[in-house]
Amino acid sequence: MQRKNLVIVGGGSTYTLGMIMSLIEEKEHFPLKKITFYDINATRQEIIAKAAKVLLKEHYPELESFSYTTDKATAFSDMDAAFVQIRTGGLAMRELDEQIPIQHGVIGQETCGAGGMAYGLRSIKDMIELVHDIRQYSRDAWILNYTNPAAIVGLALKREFPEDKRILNICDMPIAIMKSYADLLEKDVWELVPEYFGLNHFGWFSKILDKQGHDLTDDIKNKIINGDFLPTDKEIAHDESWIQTFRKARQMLVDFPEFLPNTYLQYYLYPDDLAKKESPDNTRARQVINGREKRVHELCDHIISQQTTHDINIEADIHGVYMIRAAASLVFNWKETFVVMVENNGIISNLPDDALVEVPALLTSHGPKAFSVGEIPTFYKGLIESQHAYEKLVVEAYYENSYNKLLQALTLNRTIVHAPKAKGILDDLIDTNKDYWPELN
Ligand SMILES: NC(=O)c1ccc[n+]([C@@H]2O[C@H](COP(=O)([O-])OP(=O)(O)OC[C@H]3O[C@@H](n4cnc5c(N)ncnc54)[C@H](O)[C@@H]3O)[C@@H](O)[C@H]2O)c1
Ligand SMILES: O=P(O)(O)OC[C@H]1O[C@H](O[C@H]2[C@H](O)[C@@H](O)[C@@H](O)O[C@@H]2CO)[C@H](O)[C@@H](O)[C@@H]1O
Ligand SMILES: [Mn+2]
Repeated sequence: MQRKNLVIVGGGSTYTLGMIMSLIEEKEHFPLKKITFYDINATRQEIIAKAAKVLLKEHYPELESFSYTTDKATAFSDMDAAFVQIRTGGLAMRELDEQIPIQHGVIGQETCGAGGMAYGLRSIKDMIELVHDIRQYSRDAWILNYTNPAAIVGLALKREFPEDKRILNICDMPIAIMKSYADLLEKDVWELVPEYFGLNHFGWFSKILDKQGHDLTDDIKNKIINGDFLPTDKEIAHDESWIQTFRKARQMLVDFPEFLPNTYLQYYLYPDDLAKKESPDNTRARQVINGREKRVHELCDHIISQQTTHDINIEADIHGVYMIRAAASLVFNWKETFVVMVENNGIISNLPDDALVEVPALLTSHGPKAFSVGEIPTFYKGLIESQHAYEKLVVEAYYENSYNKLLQALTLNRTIVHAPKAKGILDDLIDTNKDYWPELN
C-alpha cells in the first residue's frame, strides 16, 4: 500500500496523543510517510508534539517525517488527508458556553442547546478559513472534520464549499455507543453493522446486525433494559459523567422503545431533569480541564522527561481508530460502512433535502455513498425537523449577521423553548463572545 501524508489540525488537542497511539496501532491499515501537526497555539502544540516525537521514533520508525508548525504553507502542502479538531476559544470559552445557560435555568452543553449555538458561531469562521487554506496547498486532500458542533460546522461548510466533495464531517459517538453494544454481546465492534438515522448528536439506531445479517437489535435492547448500560471505550469507561450519560439510555429506551438512542438525546428528551443537575461550579469543561487535559499533559511531560515510552501502554482508542479507518476507506477506496454526515437529498425521504443527516455510508474514493433510509415515523421526523431548523437558522444568522435568527434558533431549541429565556441567554452570550462572533444587527 502506498504511504500517505497526514496533517492534524489542532495539534495541541487533548485527542492528539491518543490519535498518535491509534495511528501506530493502525499503521497497516493507514500507512503513513509524513505526519505534520498544525496549531495556532505553538506552546500548547509543542507539549503534545515533543511527546509524539518520542512515541513515533520508537513505534513508527518507518515514518519519513514528523514535524509541527504554525505555518500554513508548511502544514498543508502535499497532504493526502487532514484531520481537523480545533476548538475556537479553547476550553475557557467552553466553560462560559456551559455556565451561561445554567444561570438561566437551562442546559449548558458543549454541542447541544445554547452552548452549542455559541460554540457553532465561533467555529464556523475559523473552519471556513482553514478549509480555504488547506485547499490552497492541497487541492485533493481528504478533509475529515470533527470540530464541534459538527452539525452546525458541517452545514456551514456545505454552504461555503458546495462543490467540494472531499470534506467529510464525522463524529465518534455512534461508534462509541456501538462499542458498548459489542461489549454487551461479547462481540468485536467491527463485526457490527449499524442502521442509523438522524442528525449529528441527534439520532437513533434502528437496527444492529452482524456481518452475517443476524439481527441483534432485540438482544441489545433487552440487555439495556434488564442490565446496566455503560461506556466501555478506555477513554470514557471510568468517567463519572459518561457513566451517568450511558445509563440514561435505559430510560430513553423504556419511554421510546422503537429505536436505540444516541446518548446526546438525553438533553432534548429530559431537558428539565438534566438542567437541574448542572452547576456552574462543576461544568463539563472544568471536569475536562482537571481530567483529560491534565492527564494528557502529565503523560506528555513524563514521556518528554524520560525520552522513552517503554514504561507506558500504547493503546488505540475508539475515537482514533474510527477516524483513521474512515480516512483509509476514502483514501484507499475500501468501501467500508461508517456512520457519517451527508446532505440528505432524499436519503431520509420525508426530511428536507438540505438537512445534514447522519447515516451509514460506504466510504469510497469518490466520497460517501449513503444507504437509503426511507420514511421515518412522525415522532422522529418532528424532532429532527425542528432541530434541523435550529441548525439552519444558526448558519443563516452567521452569514446574515442576524440577531433575530439566533433568537428564533434558541426559541426552537428543545433545551430552551421559552422566548424571553432565549433572549436573556442570547444577550449574555453576545457579551461573552464579542471577540469571536460576527457583529449582529
Ligand atoms: N465530532 C466528534 O465526535 C468529536 C470527538 C472528539 C473531539 N471533538 C472535537 O475536537 C476538537 C478538539 O477538542 P479538545 O477537547 O481536544 O480541544 P483542545 O482545546 O484541547 O484542542 C483544540 C486545539 O485546537 C487549537 N486551535 C484553536 N483554533 C485553531 C485554529 N483556528 N487553527 C488551528 N488550531 C486551532 C487550539 O490551540 C488547541 O490546541 C473540539 O472541537 C471537539 O469538540 C469532536
Ligand atoms: O465532554 P467531553 O469533552 O469528554 O466529550 C465531548 C465529546 O463527546 C463525544 O466524544 C467522546 C467519544 O464518543 C468517545 O469515544 C471518547 O473518545 O470520548 C469522547 C469524549 O471524551 C462526542 O462525540 C464529541 O463530539 C464530543 O466533543
Ligand atoms: Mn460527536
